[in-house]
Amino acid sequence: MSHNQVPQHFPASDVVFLDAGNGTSALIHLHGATVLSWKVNGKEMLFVSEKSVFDGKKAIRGGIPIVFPQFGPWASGPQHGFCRIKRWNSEIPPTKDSKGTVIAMLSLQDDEETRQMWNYKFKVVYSLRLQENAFIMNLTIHNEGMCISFFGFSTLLHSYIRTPDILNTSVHGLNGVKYVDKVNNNRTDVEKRENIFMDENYDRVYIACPTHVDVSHIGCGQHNLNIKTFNLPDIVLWNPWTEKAKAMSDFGDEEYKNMICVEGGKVNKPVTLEAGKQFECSQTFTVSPAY
Ligand SMILES: O=P(O)(O)OC[C@H]1O[C@H](O)[C@H](O)[C@@H](O)[C@@H]1O
Repeated sequence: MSHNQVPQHFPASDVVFLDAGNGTSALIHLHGATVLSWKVNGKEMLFVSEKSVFDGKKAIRGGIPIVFPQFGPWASGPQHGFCRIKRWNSEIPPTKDSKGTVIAMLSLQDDEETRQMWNYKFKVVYSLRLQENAFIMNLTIHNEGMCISFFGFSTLLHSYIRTPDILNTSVHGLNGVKYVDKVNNNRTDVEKRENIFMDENYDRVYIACPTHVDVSHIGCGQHNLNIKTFNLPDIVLWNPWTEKAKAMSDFGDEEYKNMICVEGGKVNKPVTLEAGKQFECSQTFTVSPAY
């Protein structure tokens, strides 16, 4: 497999493939409902590590894993919750509507294993819509409990964006936003840059962000990405850089140069959801030519 290419050789029963024609497609693995690939006119926009493990147990290293019901470490279960390591159901197979949008729906419900960690009845519905130059990911979390009146959770779409050169890719739209710097003792500060370039280990949670941010020179470097969020007010920027890359068994030592995580989430203030209610959030990716 050549560098940074998404492995395509999965059993058909393990993946959902959305094909909008003209080389525009999305590939989702049922393990974690992890989006593995989003191509626009044949150009890959997402990063998946060459060392990612596809054993149906470990979270996939790259693409767009779903974080739920916990962002970060957790006493009750694995880091970032269990959604990214459970097998999801394909609820509605990919279908093209009259406008050419390809739609698919996946879902995950509580089972004995999830209730051992987190004793609640829930259903998460993930609906995906693929268009010519846009990809819409919509998550709806249902509290299906009867007796216990509410549960609390955090959630996030842990998007690994592909870049040919991290030093030439920047995030725009977070100037003036407060952030927590996780690699500096959770120090808080306010972003003062129009364009955020990464040149070291980054792990920052930006709080209460604008609903649009842009990421420059993604894919092969010829596209910019606009991320529009709904009910995902926080954005995590992450790149492990050299030392942390070396410490991860499922990530190549040099791969930090080819990815940037821009993760829309609801993590700073967890959601409290009453029985019978639902919480909806989404992110929309749109690409345009880089200039
Ligand atoms: O290694 P993982 O569990 O997939 O987590 C990868 C990263 O996810 C987020 O970006 C967190 O903010 C980081 O602290 C974490 O290192």
